[in-house]
This record gives sequence, structure tokens and C-alpha cells, in this order.
Amino acid sequence: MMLSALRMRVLGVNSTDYSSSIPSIGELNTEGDRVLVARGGQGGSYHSEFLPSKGQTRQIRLDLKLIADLGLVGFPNAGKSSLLTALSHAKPQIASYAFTTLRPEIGKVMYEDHKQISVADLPGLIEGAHMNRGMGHQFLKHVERTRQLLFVVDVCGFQLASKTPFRSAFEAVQLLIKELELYKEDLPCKPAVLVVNKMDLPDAEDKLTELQEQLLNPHEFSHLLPDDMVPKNNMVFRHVVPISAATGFGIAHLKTCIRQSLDKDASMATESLHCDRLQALRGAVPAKNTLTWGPTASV
Ligand SMILES: Nc1nc2c(ncn2[C@@H]2O[C@H](COP(=O)(O)OP(=O)(O)OP(=O)(O)O)[C@@H](O)[C@H]2O)c(=O)[nH]1
Ligand SMILES: [Mg+2]
Repeated sequence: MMLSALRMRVLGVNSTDYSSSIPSIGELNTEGDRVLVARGGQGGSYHSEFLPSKGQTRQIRLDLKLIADLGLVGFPNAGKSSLLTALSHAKPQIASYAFTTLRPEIGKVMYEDHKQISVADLPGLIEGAHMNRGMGHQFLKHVERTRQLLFVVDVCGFQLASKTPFRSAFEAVQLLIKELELYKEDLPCKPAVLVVNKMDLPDAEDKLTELQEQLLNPHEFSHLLPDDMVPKNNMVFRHVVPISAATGFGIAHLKTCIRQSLDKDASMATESLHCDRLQALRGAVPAKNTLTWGPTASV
């Protein structure tokens, strides 16, 4: 599993020497950062009859954040766990009631060239998740640490309970974007693919057509949502893929789309790394020497 915690090494013996250069826990930002968690005791010496003193004891709460290539984002019952089952060998719990998934589960999607992509099945979000409704914060924090997002909606729409409003697939997409935006404004900037599930249900084709039209012009349909739930900026999905996790329809195509999307980002990242290195190299070479590499340089 590609789970990653803030990795901490307890720096033991005579740590007084090192403490100034090591950040405190609150300053930890990046994976690989070192932190002084507990100060080791003084070693034994002549004055203490060679008995070492005790080091500090601390209780530390580690907030484990998940890292996966893709995170499944959707309302309960959209079919996220069913999709993970269809894509990988993972066996998450699947049921027709909301909140079946309460903990993230990772599955690996395998490709013929042996490339593996990790997909995190995340618990379903509900309206108000950004305000921590339905343990929203606990679920949303995992979304932050996935490279890309896989939105999953039920083509026929969704109603959480008899007292809550029915939401069409389009409304579900918009509300999910808004929940991410309200939780962290830049979350909807992540690259995303939209999966329209349950295409085996009656009228699914018509509903898909309607959804596609609405997604082309979301502003025209913003009246369908309360004003404060209309996203500020709309997400541009790299692919919109109709599937049925139940029958397997569209799964092969979806695998191709997510691979393309991840490969695209990987090659962009490599390109920008090369550019940075080249810039750094150019900056490092004194101006009068810059033309010494090419065959015409000595002319
Ligand atoms: N007809 C049909 N039913 C589906 C499909 N995919 C999932 N389901 C059903 O939808 C229900 C919910 O599926 P889950 O995979 O548990 O949904 P989930 O999004 O993981 O739900 P939570 O864990 O509660 O967030 C189950 O009864 C599934 O059998 C599909 O493609 N077609
Ligand atoms: Mg689930």
C-alpha cells in the first residue's frame, strides 16, 4: 500500500547538538523532513558515575494521510467501491446503503506493460462535507494527497435520504466541485476524470446525453442549484467516461483514459524538470563561455 505518514525518526542520544537545525513538529511540511520528537538523555559520565539520564517521553498523534495516484470522489452509493473492484483486485465492501465505505482502501490497477496505478476508494462525501458534515474533513483530507481525481456519479442521480433533495448527475458533479472548493480552494484545480456509472440502468443513455449537454454549458444550468452551491470555477474534466461497474461496460476504456491522464502529467513534470535544470546550468555558466559547446563555437 502506498500509505505515507509523516515519517519520524526519534533522535536519541545527546540530541542537544542537533536540535537547533531540526524543525519542530508543527513545521513539518514535506515528506522526508526530519523532526526532533523527543530529546535523548545525557550519556553517562564520570560525574554521574557513568549512569545515563533518561530521555524525554512524548505521546505523539500522527495524522496519516493517504497517497495514491487517483482518488475516487463521489456521493455515497455512486459505485466507487464497485468501480475499484472492477478496476483492480481489491475487495472493498459494497452495499446498497450509504456510507458503506468508512476507511480509504487502495487498489492497484495493472497494465500490460506492468505499470501499476494506485487508486484510493474514499468514503462518500455529502453536502456540507466542507463544514465537516458526515465526517467530511476526515474524508476530504485524503483527496488532498492524491495526484488526480476520479469523480464518480450515478447517471440516474442520487438522493441521500427522503428528507434531502434529489440531485441529478449534473447537480452531483457541481456539488462535489463546490465541496472541494469550499474545503480548499485549489482542490478543484487537480486534474480530473469524470466517471458516469450505472449505465446499465433504464434511460441511462438519455440521462448521459442530458449530462453531457449540461457540462458543456454549466452556467446555463446553475439555477438548478442554490446560489451558494454554484462552483466559482468549473472543472474541465480530461475525459468523461460512461461505465457500468456492475457489467464491466466501459472499464477498459476508463483504464486507458486514466493512464493517459497520468502519463500526460508525468511527461509534463519531466519536461519542466529538464527545463529547470537547463536554466540552472545556463545560469551557472559565465556569459563569455556560453558558446563553447557547439561545433561552430570555436569559429
Ligand atoms: N445497476 C448498477 N448498480 C451498481 C453499479 N455500480 C454499483 N452499483 C450498486 O450501487 C450500490 C452502491 O455501490 P458501492 O460501490 O457500495 O457505492 P459507493 O460509492 O462505494 O458507496 P459508499 O461507500 O457508501 O460511498 C450497490 O448496491 C452496488 O451494487 C452499476 O454499474 N450498476
Ligand atoms: Mg464504498
